[in-house]
Amino acid sequence: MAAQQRVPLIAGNWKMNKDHLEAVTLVQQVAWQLGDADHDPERVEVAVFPPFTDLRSVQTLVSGDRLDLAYGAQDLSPESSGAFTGDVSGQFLARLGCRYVIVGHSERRTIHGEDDALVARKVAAAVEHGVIPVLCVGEGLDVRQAGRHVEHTLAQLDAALADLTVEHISQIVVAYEPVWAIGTGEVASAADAQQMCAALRQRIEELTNAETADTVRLLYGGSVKSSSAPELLAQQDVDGALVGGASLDADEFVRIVQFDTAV
Ligand SMILES: O=C(CO)COP(=O)(O)O
Repeated sequence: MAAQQRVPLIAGNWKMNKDHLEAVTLVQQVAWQLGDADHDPERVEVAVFPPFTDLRSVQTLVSGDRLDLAYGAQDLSPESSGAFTGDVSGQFLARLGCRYVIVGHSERRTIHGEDDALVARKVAAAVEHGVIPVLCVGEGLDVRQAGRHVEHTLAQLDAALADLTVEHISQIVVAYEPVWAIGTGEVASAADAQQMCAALRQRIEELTNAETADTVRLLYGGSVKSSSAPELLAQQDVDGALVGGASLDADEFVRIVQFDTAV
């Protein structure tokens, strides 16, 4: 299957920004802009990842106004329910209509000490509850400078997918987010993004089969802007973007969604 047959996914990770009132405004602005741009959801899928406290408001808007907008959470518990103060179950996310959940973002790995084993349990929990994990992998600057970025990123992938069946792997999304490019304004080159996404797809093929590897969407994340999106997304193995800062501005986010119409 050629890359064009994988519907690209443009995903906005709001991180810890926008309270539930601000979320309503931003979702409406994104929806209006998509409408003005004659957005075709079969051409590009759009998803937003607000903080947990916004999800109910976003669900109400999306379902009430039948918006062509998917949404998801930024994290989940590896457990389904019980005495886990402060955690949020994938079951609850599924009930709120979350299609996706981000797992293993570098900010979780670094700030909250999440290791590969915990990330693997979270990926499995998401799949179990029918929420698609957007698994984040990627190297830090030291690893890239040492030339071990591919090896490092593939090891993160291996660990996260270790306990999944082929059928489960076929349902996930993987985001390559080099840590040195996140929030720094320093975007990876299109060639770097393509090299890593091709390596990730190759490894997924080794873990599953060619058909599954052709189906899985691979995103790039790290300082994506409307100016860099067209070239990044033109790469054969880059099937979308996980956008941080630029997703907080509806105009800029929708310009990224229109990456293939840019002149
Ligand atoms: O971490 C990111 C998305 O998950 C990328 O963030 P920025 O786009 O702000 O660099």
